[in-house]
Amino acid sequence: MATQSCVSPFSSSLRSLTARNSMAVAGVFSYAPRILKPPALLLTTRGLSFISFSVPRKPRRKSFQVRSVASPAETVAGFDDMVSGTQRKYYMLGGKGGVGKTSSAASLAVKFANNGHPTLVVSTDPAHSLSDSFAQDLSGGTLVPVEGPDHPLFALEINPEKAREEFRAASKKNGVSGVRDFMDGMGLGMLAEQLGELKLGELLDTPPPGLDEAIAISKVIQFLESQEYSMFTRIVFDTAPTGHTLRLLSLPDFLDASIGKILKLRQKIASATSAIKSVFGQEEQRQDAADKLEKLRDRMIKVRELFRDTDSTEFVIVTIPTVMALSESSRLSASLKKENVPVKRLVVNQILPPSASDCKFCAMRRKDQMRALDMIKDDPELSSLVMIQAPLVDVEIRGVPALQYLGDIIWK
Ligand SMILES: Nc1ncnc2c1ncn2[C@@H]1O[C@H](COP(=O)(O)OP(=O)(O)OP(=O)(O)O)[C@@H](O)[C@H]1O
Repeated sequence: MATQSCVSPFSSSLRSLTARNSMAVAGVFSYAPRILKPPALLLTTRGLSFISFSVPRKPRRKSFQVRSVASPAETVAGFDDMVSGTQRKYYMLGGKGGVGKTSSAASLAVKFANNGHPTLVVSTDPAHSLSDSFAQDLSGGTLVPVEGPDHPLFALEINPEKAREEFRAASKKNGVSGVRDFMDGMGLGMLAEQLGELKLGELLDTPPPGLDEAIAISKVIQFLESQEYSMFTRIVFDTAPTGHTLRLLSLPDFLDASIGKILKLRQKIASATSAIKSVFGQEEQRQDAADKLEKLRDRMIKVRELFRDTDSTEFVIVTIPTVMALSESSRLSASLKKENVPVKRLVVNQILPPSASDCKFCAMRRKDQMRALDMIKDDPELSSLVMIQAPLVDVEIRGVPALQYLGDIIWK
């Protein structure tokens, strides 16, 4: 029967892996309890499996020290290159909707944590799926510890909708001072101080375009400065589908330009009215505000540089082997290069493994996929990237052990 002949090798290898490690199965089937007692009965996509479990849960380590991180001398082009060094590195995973960005980002974050890096995985996609992917509730817009990896792994789902609501509520309740409080919390307080005078309150009913990204970027600013985030040596971003990501990346430039304009405007006003202002003793205050604004601009420049810093940042494009997805990936790669964002790797996810059976559907799909994969070597954008091929596995990727399994396939 066709349904039986479509079985790929992955479920059996995942199951043999899980038979060796009970925790793996507990995560794949997210409704299973965290610690399964042997024997357990599991409902799989192809019926019931009877698996006995023997490996107890590993005790959680208390130390946050980076353990098995490769030294820079061992640097090579694969995962060793990504994991080496204890200086902070940022990985941004992006691509078309549904290709496996979240699964790839989450699996990379788990692998970093299991290799000794205190890791943070951040979702800037308004439609978060980190919680679904980890099978844990990670919502709330704050750092949430992820249960399972050997070393600390935290998740942060930035919720732009909620933040925008808070933004509106704050403005209605408290006017400009409320907005200032809100923006202070977002690390944008200095900007609010300046914009407050420009009647920002009136703009709040129609939030300015790019506010989502402003919120996401302000979190990045916090990463750079706040003590709370200083422990993380790897930060993985699960970004929103392509368009959003590009806006996010160009936002620091946009803000830099806007702040530059405000500063110039203020300077003009200040010089024209300095005589009057000095009479009222406000000149010093004004200068102080201008200094603060300069500082904010410097921060934005820092963020912009960070996104373009080949030593600390890499954008990984995730795609699937279809003509449509690869065409979009090619455009994304071109835009990123134009923005001078470092791109090295292309993950081609969900590749059908060769079918050992006579499943015609599988054979046709795979032939199509191979044709699409062939496009890559002739594509002026994609051909220069290191291609990582990841198979379509026949179980749903949910929970830390499943992500660990996927991570070991993708990130080698
Ligand atoms: N290699 C794979 N094998 C099997 N299933 C996969 C694989 N990669 C991803 N999936 C599944 O595909 C679905 C979509 O994956 P994921 O949520 O990671 O994509 P996404 O690009 O982040 O989607 P979105 O743009 O909607 O956020 C999920 O159900 C995930 O478990």
